Amino acid sequence: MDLPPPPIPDPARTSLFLDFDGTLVDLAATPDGVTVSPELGTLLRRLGETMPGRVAIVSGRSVAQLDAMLGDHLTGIAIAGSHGAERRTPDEGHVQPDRTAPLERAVAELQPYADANGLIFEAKTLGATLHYRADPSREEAAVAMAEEVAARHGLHAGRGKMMIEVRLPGDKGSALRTLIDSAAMKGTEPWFLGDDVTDEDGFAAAQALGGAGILVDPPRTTKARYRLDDVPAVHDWLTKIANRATEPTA
Ligand SMILES: O=P(O)(O)OC[C@H]1O[C@H](O[C@H]2O[C@H](CO)[C@@H](O)[C@H](O)[C@H]2O)[C@H](O)[C@@H](O)[C@@H]1O
Repeated sequence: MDLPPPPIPDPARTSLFLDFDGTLVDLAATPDGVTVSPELGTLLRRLGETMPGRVAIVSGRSVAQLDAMLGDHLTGIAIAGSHGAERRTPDEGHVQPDRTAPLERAVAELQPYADANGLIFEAKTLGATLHYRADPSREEAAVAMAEEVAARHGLHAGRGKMMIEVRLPGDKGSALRTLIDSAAMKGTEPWFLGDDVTDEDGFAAAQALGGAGILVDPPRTTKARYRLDDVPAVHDWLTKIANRATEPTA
């Protein structure tokens, strides 16, 4: 059964948790291939201004990657990067664990494997990703390799769309539960938007705290309560929230 589209929540009582790839920007063939349109930049700046401290990007990307792609558009917006293993908030600044020796050893094994097997290797602050979007027949072997390396080095292996990552632990539900305690978000309803399996923890956490999860994908089994078709539908919904936030009160 399909899920209904989400209503427009009251921006004064809501915090927004936004996945990046597949939710704010369309998926691309390569990690570096995504496009941040000027319209998305303007929308994020409006949300940061009208809901100060109550908008967060919660992504598998690192904070450094999001900074490189979004730059000044992130003013007033909190970030949970690396699937929640690092965060940057107005309250705390940038909280980030150190890279560990096991992580360095795992990365040193994964990069040559990717190069030798036609995979895109993505180096990240707190992990590394093997991408098989260009050749999905590589999936089974890449997943087996990454899971074995992660287990041997005591790291986390996590799957996403056409990729597997080896990284320090973190999940988007824990990230939401930490961010919602910030001064600006405390007492608000968390709404979490995402397209991938890693977003399911965010949907569950949002709903357990009285908010909602919104799947951005075709209908599938999900913990989310609402669904939007695609990235343009997300931009449209967020624009309506920003408009509501600037409506004169009666
Ligand atoms: O949590 P997210 O913000 O959705 O980040 C999850 C991963 O997104 C990126 O990979 C995905 O997008 C790529 C570009 O569109 C695409 O080529 C790939 O197939 C997708 O899995 C990113 O590269 C990863 O580091 C993120 O963990």
